[in-house]
Amino acid sequence: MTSLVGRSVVVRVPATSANLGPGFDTLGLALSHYDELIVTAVEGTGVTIVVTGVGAGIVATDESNLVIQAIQHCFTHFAQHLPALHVQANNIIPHGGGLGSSAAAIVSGVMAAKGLLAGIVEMDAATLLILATELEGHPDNVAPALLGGLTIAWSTETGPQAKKLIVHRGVSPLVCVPDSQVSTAHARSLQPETVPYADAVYNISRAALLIAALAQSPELLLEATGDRLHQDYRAAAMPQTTELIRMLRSHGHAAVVSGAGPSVLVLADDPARRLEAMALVKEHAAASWECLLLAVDFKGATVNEHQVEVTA
Ligand SMILES: Nc1ncnc2c1ncn2[C@@H]1O[C@H](COP(=O)(O)OP(=O)(O)OP(=O)(O)O)[C@@H](O)[C@H]1O
Ligand SMILES: N[C@@H](CCO)C(=O)O
Repeated sequence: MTSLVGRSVVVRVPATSANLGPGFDTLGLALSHYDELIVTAVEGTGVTIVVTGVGAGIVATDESNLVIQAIQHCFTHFAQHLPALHVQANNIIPHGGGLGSSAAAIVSGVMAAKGLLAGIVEMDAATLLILATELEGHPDNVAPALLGGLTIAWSTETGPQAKKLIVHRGVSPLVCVPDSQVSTAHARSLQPETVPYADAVYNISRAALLIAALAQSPELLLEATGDRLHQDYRAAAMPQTTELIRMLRSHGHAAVVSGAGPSVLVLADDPARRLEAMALVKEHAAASWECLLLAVDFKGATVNEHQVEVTA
């Protein structure tokens, strides 16, 4: 068996915003805001994890860490022995904020496994999506985190699939992050078992229109981001988010809950309109919001060999 000791990889994974209004559990967008991870196979046993930035002192630093679980999941899938690991995680994606932090952690682990096992096991794009979705539960964040751009994800009997699309260059995302969290598990518990037929039809029409708006007609974004399948059911868990979206939409801005919230995503149709939206947030919103002017990430997650520094 090939020893992995000494192999070291650096992984970069974008934040993602899922749902985009009508595309519940289906649409996702990769954003230029990245967690970075260095994973090194070392002598000995177990894992050591150093976290800086978001989650430092909070997330687990043993085998129960989500990144480690994802690496272990891949090694188990390919019947490979997991070596002792040293992990350095530098995080900026907020946790429980609706920007795909759990998907980023899982994709970080899956990409690290791909890099560590290079030349031993080849992990293609379809396999990466399957392994990551098995841990995340739904593919709408892991697909754009892996592929970049705008993704349409769907599930089949053989597993998740995704189609990547290029976004019109006028589309200018603004993300407003509050100083609060909503766990995805809690948000999902607020969803009803069934929805009215008319609401399903409403979302189908808006989701279809949203693909056209994001790819070629950004002027349709306000109309195309309407939703009746999830945001209202979850509103009580994030009243400030609901209020900010109502205010921005009343001024003509395509604002939606980012993922399971509580962050707000504004899909402006050009950079000037995005600044108008940010000014409204600063001037009128009751709560304090961190405003992130982001680009669409077109590359998705990357993994590269990490050159370990040798000291004399
Ligand atoms: N980099 C990380 N390292 C370890 N654990 C993480 C990391 N990022 C997220 N997590 C775990 O995932 C949890 C957040 O996941 P959750 O699905 O609730 O929200 P989210 O992914 O930030 O938002 P959304 O799914 O709505 O986009 C954190 O509380 C933490 O337990
Ligand atoms: N589609 C998911 C995204 C958050 O993980 C949800 O809204 O629950």
